[in-house]
Amino acid sequence: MRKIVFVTRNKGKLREAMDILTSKGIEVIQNSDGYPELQEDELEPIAAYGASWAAGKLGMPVMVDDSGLFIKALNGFPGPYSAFVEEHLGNGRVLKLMEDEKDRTAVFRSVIGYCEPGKEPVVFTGTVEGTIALEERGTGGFGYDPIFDYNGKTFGELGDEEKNKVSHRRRALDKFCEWLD
Ligand SMILES: O=P(O)(O)OP(=O)(O)OP(=O)(O)OC[C@H]1O[C@@H](n2cnc3c(O)ncnc32)[C@H](O)[C@@H]1O
Ligand SMILES: [Mg+2]
Repeated sequence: MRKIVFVTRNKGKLREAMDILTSKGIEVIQNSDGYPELQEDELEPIAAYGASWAAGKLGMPVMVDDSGLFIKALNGFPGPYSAFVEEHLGNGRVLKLMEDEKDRTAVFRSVIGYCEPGKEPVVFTGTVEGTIALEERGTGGFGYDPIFDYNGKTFGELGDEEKNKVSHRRRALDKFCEWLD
């Protein structure tokens, strides 16, 4: 069985990546040392730099997942600042910002960065489009899941199995696995 070290401190991401990759015959091993996250408008360079840095530091092939929620009416906010906003403001404050907005379109993006020591990093992007719910719904998932509505249900209401069929992370990991083969 192929093994991949996933550098993340996010238990939700880890659980989803494990479910998805195990079903493809890949064992996921967590490393929670972290990596420097560049301040960039796009997730791709953040994931590429993180994977490259961690591969050099650990001396083995590694994967990272830099992700975020991009809300159209807020010009893509919180986007690359998603972790900061989730931690310091939370879903309630995001809903407050969206209070008077008619256009509730939002995109979840996941960028998987992969790097082998001494090589260039590669990145794979997955996106899923939805809308920002009017209130938090559901207790499943993590982070922004209770406010991200996908076809009438929030990711918080879907449960891991259903979310993993359609999520941004799923789509990015599918591309990554195709590349690995
Ligand atoms: O250790 P790392 O992997 O960096 O974990 P993190 O939580 O800091 O993750 P990011 O830097 O990629 O920031 C992404 C933010 O978006 C949230 N997020 C990412 N994917 C999500 C998903 O599938 N559902 C809900 N929230 C998500 C996540 O909880 C973070 O607050
Ligand atoms: Mg982070």
